[in-house]
Amino acid sequence: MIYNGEGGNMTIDNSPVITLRDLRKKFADSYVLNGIDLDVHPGQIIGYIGPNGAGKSTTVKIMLGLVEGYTGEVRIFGASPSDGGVEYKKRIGYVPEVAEMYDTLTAREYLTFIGELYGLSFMEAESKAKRLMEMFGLRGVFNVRIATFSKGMKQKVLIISSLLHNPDILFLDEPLSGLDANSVMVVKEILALLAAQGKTVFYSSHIMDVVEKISDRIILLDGGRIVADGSFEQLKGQSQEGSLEQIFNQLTGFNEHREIAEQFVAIVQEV
Ligand SMILES: Nc1ncnc2c1ncn2[C@@H]1O[C@H](COP(=O)(O)OP(=O)(O)OP(=O)(O)O)[C@@H](O)[C@H]1O
Repeated sequence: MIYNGEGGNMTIDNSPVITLRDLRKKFADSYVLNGIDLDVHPGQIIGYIGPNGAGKSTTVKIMLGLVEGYTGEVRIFGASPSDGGVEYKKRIGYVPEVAEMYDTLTAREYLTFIGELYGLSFMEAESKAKRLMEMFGLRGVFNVRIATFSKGMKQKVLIISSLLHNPDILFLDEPLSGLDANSVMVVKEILALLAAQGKTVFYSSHIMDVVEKISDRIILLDGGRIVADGSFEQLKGQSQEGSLEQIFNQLTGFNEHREIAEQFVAIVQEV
């Protein structure tokens, strides 16, 4: 957001918050990312999808500075992860697919620890964490050890931890994993509200009907390349398929689900 001095109006600065140019990354001898070009603007909810092993997590981890040794250009708020600076990371929130949570801590201890890492004072982090836990129906377990939490409760703590510092970009990897239907509705609304305020959401998931509904831009990665990029309506227009699941099948050249299932079950029955 920038201040327009003369008129006194707030306007959204629409320059890209994420820029990738010819991004390539190889593990051992094979390229996992084969030249990714991308501009992401404030306020977009990007559905980042692709088959298992397509390179989605690798892209996100490069942007977070967690994976090095890539070629090409990566700019997050104009900064490059390879420069080693951490300032840009304060403006990022991340919900990983598999989280290393400190199970021995209580939710209160964990969230105040994460909040302080992001530069909040203990009091700010504690007050905010407590109220956000209440919003998710977790008031009674604020002082309980995370090790005793159900999968969905842990996921809610992770979502809160990614948002405590009010980030401008949110990277989410299967964020709804384990959440009940009511909580899913709440989180979908939260994402829409954040995007409406100019926050950018980079949403990676295999749940196609959710991606279809919440994303205003869908990026399909296959074999380390972007094979589709547009709104759901645009993708539908290009592929003449109905649902995002069908578009996904078509664009990744997959139509063997029945045969694979039959062969799988035949092997299971070999006794
Ligand atoms: N640290 C690593 N060392 C070696 N290979 C890796 C490493 N990390 C990822 N890979 C490989 O890179 C490829 C892409 O992995 P990545 O996790 O980015 O895929 P993904 O699209 O997120 O998949 P999924 O949908 O299954 O989560 C895979 O073949 C994986 O084995």
